[in-house]
Amino acid sequence: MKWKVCGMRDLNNIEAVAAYEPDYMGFIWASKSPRYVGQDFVIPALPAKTKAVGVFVNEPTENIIELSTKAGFQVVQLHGDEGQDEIDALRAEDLTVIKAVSVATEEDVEGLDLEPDYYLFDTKKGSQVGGTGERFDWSILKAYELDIPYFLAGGLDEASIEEAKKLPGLYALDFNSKLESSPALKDLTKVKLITQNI
Ligand SMILES: O=C(O)c1ccccc1N[C@@H]1O[C@H](COP(=O)(O)O)[C@@H](O)[C@H]1O
Repeated sequence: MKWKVCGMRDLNNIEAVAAYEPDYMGFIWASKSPRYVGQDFVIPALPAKTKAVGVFVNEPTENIIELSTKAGFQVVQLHGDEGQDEIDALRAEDLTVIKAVSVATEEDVEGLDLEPDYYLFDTKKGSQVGGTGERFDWSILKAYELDIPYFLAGGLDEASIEEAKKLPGLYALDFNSKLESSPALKDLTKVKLITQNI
């Protein structure tokens, strides 16, 4: 099972988490997030196995493309109202695209017709986008039939792994706020527990 740690910022914490070699590490460029890295952030060297992910909410595509070179990420996670045109433009630049979908009911997953590289299913909570720290009803995904693999997100921690692994179509687990001692700082004891259970 692939796994991702998201919402990183502190350089010492990045280095310490990177030592566990997650498959993906996420950095948030959404100014309203408590995990926002800031416009000038440059991602430090990561293990060869770990892909850097830039996380955005309705950011203009040209800004994402420019940042991908300046900050150093190859994967983009889109949490806003982005559509197929944005996805195609990013993929044309050799970026891998993860499209987040906020989920509360079966209707949120039925009839998905975008073609990103991956979906990411996250918890729908009012107007909040990402980082809710809350699980949604995973039984909604038991009928998932699309060929597009997905990341599961929303309040995941080490205790979520066993149950999540049973879901069809699951590609990766995405850990964020439930690992934190404060915004953007991940607790290494929890990270280690993930590596032992993933
Ligand atoms: O974490 C944030 O602050 C955030 C802000 C804007 C977009 C995405 C964000 N985080 C992503 O949200 C999911 C779920 O996080 P959580 O486990 O519920 O805290 C995850 O994919 C993060 O990458």
